[in-house]
Amino acid sequence: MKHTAPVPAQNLNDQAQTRATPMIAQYIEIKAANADCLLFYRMGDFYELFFEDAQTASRALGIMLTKRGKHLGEDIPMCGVPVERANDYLQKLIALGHRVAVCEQTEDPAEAKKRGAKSVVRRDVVRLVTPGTITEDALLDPTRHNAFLAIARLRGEDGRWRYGLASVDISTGAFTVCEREENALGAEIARLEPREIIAVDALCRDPSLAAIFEGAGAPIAPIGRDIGDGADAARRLMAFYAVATLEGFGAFSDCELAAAATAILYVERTQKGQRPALSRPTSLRALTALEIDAATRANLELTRTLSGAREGSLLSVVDLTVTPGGARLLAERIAAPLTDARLIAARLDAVAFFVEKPDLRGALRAKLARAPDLSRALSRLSLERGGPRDLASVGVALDAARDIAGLCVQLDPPIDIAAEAQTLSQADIALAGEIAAALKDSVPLDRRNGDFIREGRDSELDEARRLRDASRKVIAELQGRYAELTDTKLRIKHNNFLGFFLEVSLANGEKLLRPPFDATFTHRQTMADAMRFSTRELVELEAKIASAADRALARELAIFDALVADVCARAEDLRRLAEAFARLDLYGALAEVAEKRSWTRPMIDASLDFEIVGGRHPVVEASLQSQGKAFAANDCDLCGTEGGRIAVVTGPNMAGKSTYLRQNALIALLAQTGSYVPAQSARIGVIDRLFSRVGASDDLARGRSTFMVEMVETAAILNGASPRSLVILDEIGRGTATFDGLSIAWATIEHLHEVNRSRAIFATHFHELTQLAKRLPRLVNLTMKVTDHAGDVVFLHEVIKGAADRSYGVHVAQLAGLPASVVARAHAILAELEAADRRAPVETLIDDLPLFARLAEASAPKDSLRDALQEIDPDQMTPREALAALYELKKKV
Ligand SMILES: Nc1ncnc2c1ncn2[C@@H]1O[C@H](COP(=O)(O)OP(=O)(O)OP(=O)(O)O)[C@@H](O)[C@H]1O
Repeated sequence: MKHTAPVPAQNLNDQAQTRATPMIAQYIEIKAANADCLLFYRMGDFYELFFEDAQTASRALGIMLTKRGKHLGEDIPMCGVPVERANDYLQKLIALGHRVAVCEQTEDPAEAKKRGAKSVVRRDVVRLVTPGTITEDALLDPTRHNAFLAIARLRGEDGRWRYGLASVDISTGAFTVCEREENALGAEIARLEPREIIAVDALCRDPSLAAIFEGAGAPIAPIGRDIGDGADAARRLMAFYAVATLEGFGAFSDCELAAAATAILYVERTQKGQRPALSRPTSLRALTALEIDAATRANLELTRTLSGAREGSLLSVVDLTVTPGGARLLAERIAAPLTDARLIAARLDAVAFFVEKPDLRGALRAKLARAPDLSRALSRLSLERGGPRDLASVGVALDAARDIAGLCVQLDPPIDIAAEAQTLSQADIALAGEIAAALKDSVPLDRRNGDFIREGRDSELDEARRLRDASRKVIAELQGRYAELTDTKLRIKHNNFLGFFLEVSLANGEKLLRPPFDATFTHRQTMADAMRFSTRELVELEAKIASAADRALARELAIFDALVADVCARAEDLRRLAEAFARLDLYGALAEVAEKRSWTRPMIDASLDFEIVGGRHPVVEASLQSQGKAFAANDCDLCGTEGGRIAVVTGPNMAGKSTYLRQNALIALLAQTGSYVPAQSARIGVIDRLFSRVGASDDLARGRSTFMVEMVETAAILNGASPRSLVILDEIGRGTATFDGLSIAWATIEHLHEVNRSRAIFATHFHELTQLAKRLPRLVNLTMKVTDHAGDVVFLHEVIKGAADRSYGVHVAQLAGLPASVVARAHAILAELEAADRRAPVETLIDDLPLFARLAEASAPKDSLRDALQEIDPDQMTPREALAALYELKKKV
């Protein structure tokens, strides 16, 4: 959790008015109101930071710390960043988890002067820049959503806490809400990957949630007060959307409403009166997603590898999208695969359409690749942060929409694609025309300096520009005239301080100071090697140019604002276009992957089957392919009656067990995302939860050892998996003593088989576990094929039925370069241990141990006290006997 250290503002505040300079007093007051942010205080062309903020920022940004004046007898530390480059610095600070309050001058310094020589220019915070609320392209990753998450908590009727989660991406306008119980909170936060979490103080500080918040890896921003009751929350939403009722928004639970209102509060607080074009909140209840807990999500490296990189994740292999919106949608869908077979089939139909029509797909992708990031441009425009390029983007997108709609309807598309085409065909071409007629072909990013409106669009603008340019020409002519007149070398230059001026050498300057030239030329400045003069003509021209330029800029901005208002009035329609682009891009990209990597369409049904033929690991295969190596495809059949099968995979180290486990989980996940899968064929009964326990890593930050992490994750699986779940377990129990580990692994398999009945794959080095197949009917033993030719071991990566006879661990150790003496010694010890094992094999255990079910009954706690009480018949006892019985009972306790 990162909080910006506050300036000692509170204690300074009282004395501020009397002792501080007026400017520092103003600073302290504004800082006190934004204590949890670094304050960027605008002074001319710089944002300055003072006191502790200056120290923090100079360290974080590597910029020089200086000082400015004194406060209470101490130097005031200061550092500054130029306004022009503020975005670069903001990016760094945001990435470090800081929040920044941007404080601008809200009046002209000349106005302030009118109030008195010592009065300070009015300033106000116009925006809080925080990790979860940024909108600038320079600060954003185009392929990732950038959402903040507001969490609210209410007690349900059953007395249990319910959590409302509202995820808002201001940069695209996406707004979703959902409700979860505490045990699903971590998984949901992991799915949403927020850049910032917002909640009331009490929730942020709740120790029972500390681990969840820490696991989220996003800074937490506490908001001081509660959002109020349901009516308050509803009122806040209605006010934001300017509606009189929420009826049209769909049904929300109280929790969802509270979370949504908290999110709106945060938007208002950070955007300071600017209203982003947020879509209406949608509840995710209707769309049930495959549950994947945070550990599984991380272990399977869905959107990021365990080390945090995108490269090497499932997403990096699947993502062939050509638009940022498509890339964001793909990441979102991979993070939340569906559980409704019909919806999955509809998505697959759309992908199939583009698989079957490669020409259309190519044409579509070429057009999409040129379409701009409409949602982000739109959001900046709605926040008055947009520039001419954002406006141009809207025009280009509108044109592209019609084109793409035309492409799609040609060839009898499936329902989903037809719907997208219908949306796109309604693009407002008139608006596109207006934008194209107004903007130059090439426009600047920023509107500040003008020069983006086409000539001929506005006569007043053209006139002002003509005047400005004509005066500039006159100045160029003046230079020649003055040079001739004085017979000296001179140049006309411009700066903000003097405006236009003449510059001559010192010697020539002396000449101009004397008659007759001093009547025309007024001395302004003497430099080390030059003198500067102005003339009446220059001053007049300066004023003319400035006023013409001002007028031109004002006209340009007025035209821009009018167009932006038109765009914002159509924000809803434009957002729908952006979403249609993203979905079409997604389907096209998934079709591209399917063809490029020879993936097939999976069959998803309501059964509890799981049958993969020729499955491959998408990421390992891609990496082997790039090295010119082939991936060995493998089948996986977990279909069973009265529960799923458990495949126990044994085999040497490095033979491909982990790869096999993960590939089957990833195939299931891709299938339910609505993607083709890396297999010859795949038939999967919809999976409701995906559990995994793969790869062990310490979680020292949370005070858990490797083994503890492993056990916590295993406990979650055994307590939560159902026959609809898919469970992937890799080497349970390896982090402890052999017998403890074996016993835990053994009991875990029995529990999965008897109680959870899930489809499961279990990789292990405990070969003893293969004996369980004798007793558990739905357990199959699989092993990795190895050829051992004259001591030369070759891993074929092929999964076959059966059990491995040995681990080849010592062999792998040798490959890894352990000293020969250690390898030889290990061989000798291994031979001894194997001989001992043959004398007392674990197989005998299988016959001696009672069955799991009977064991469960037998292990119910005995209650001798209850038995003794049962035997007592008070009606038949004398008082003395009763007293004796009481003593007896007490003794038993
Ligand atoms: N089906 C396959 N086809 C080709 N190469 C494979 C295949 N499966 C795995 N490999 C290669 O073998 C390497 C080791 O695989 P993996 O990590 O799955 O082995 P493992 O049996 O789990 O090993 P350990 O028991 O040591 O954890 C992989 O990095 C990959 O390069």
